[in-house]
Amino acid sequence: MTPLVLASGNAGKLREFADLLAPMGWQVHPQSEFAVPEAEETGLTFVENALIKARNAARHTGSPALADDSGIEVDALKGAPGVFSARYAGPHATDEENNAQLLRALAEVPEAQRSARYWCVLTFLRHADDPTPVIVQASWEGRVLMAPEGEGGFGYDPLFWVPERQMSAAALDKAEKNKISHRGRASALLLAELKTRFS
Ligand SMILES: O=P(O)(O)OP(=O)(O)OP(=O)(O)OC[C@H]1O[C@@H](n2cnc3c(O)ncnc32)[C@H](O)[C@@H]1O
Ligand SMILES: [Mg+2]
Repeated sequence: MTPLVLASGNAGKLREFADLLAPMGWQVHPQSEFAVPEAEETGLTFVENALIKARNAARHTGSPALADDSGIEVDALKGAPGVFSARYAGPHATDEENNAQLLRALAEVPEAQRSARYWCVLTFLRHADDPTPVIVQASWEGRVLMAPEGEGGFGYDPLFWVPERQMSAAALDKAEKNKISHRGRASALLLAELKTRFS
């Protein structure tokens, strides 16, 4: 069976994909197993960065690759941090530092104006020079909390209020998050598209 390389170094994403991609029936391997060097995310859009990451992994392994570029878009910050979500507090920022930075940026913003959404773009390349990649995207609406809540998830989840469940994304159990999240919905679109195109 051809292995599929998952072009991500984010442990939280990799945990979620282990469940989300199970129905695909492929052997999925994180790029760390092949010592793929990290790609420089120079794009100004999630789509560009996801393509850069998938292409980099496919090039280094000779296998099909899947990448996820994602982030949080906050209306009161004119869409920031957006594609810079992982680097909001600096080039090697931790989740905690990024969360603290987001709370500082929104310090004067009242609850009603803290609307935000996660975005997830997934790109699948059969090989590094694939001219027709599969590209899907999905979002997840919510609001930025005033303080962190919940122990699960990763990244901005402790600050992301999920109105449809009345709790933070970090308080959701992982199956529930995968059902309704940006990554969960993008993965469902990806699986459907892969089925249409390649089976
Ligand atoms: O590029 P890779 O290696 O996949 O790992 P990364 O962490 O750098 O990933 P991105 O460049 O796509 O940046 C995504 C940012 O958005 C955050 N993010 C994305 N999806 C999230 C989710 O489901 N929950 C919480 N934060 C999320 C995440 O913590 C990062 O700060
Ligand atoms: Mg990244």
